[in-house]
Amino acid sequence: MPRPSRFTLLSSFAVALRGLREAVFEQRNVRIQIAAAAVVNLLAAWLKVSATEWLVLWLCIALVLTAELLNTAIETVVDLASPEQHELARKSKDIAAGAVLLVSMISAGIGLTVFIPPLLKLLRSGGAV
Ligand SMILES: Nc1ncnc2c1ncn2[C@@H]1O[C@H](COP(=O)(O)OP(=O)(O)OP(=O)(O)O)[C@@H](O)[C@H]1O
Repeated sequence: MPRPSRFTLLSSFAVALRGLREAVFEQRNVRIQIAAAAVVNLLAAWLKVSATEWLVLWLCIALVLTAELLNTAIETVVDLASPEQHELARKSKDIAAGAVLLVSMISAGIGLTVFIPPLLKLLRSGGAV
């Protein structure tokens, strides 16, 4: 029989927020990605991208941040399970880091595809957005 959870809905929300806060304070890469997301939002607002482009950009931001958080969670569990050097620990961390790299590169490509045409238009028009 499944054990009843000792967490209420509210406390589940609170522990999830605690996890987010710890990731932001303890992981430099998470802070870098939040800064990059802020730049993307400012650029999108300045270039007045379409609603569809906003949705795609937010989806990319969500995917990159989610991948980074999962990578952090995997690293933490690996450090718990294998504080000593181990080939499987290395493999697990490398694959998790690879996932972040993959989604970051695809997102960068999408960002360039969205931003380059309006930036070129801006340059040709002499600065008027
Ligand atoms: N226990 C281990 N056994 C073998 N190799 C390891 C181990 N821990 C880490 N490594 C190797 O070192 C790399 C970096 O691991 P580390 O835990 O320092 O991640 P990190 O550099 O903090 O990652 P991030 O920058 O995403 O936070 C891993 O990708 C892996 O190749």
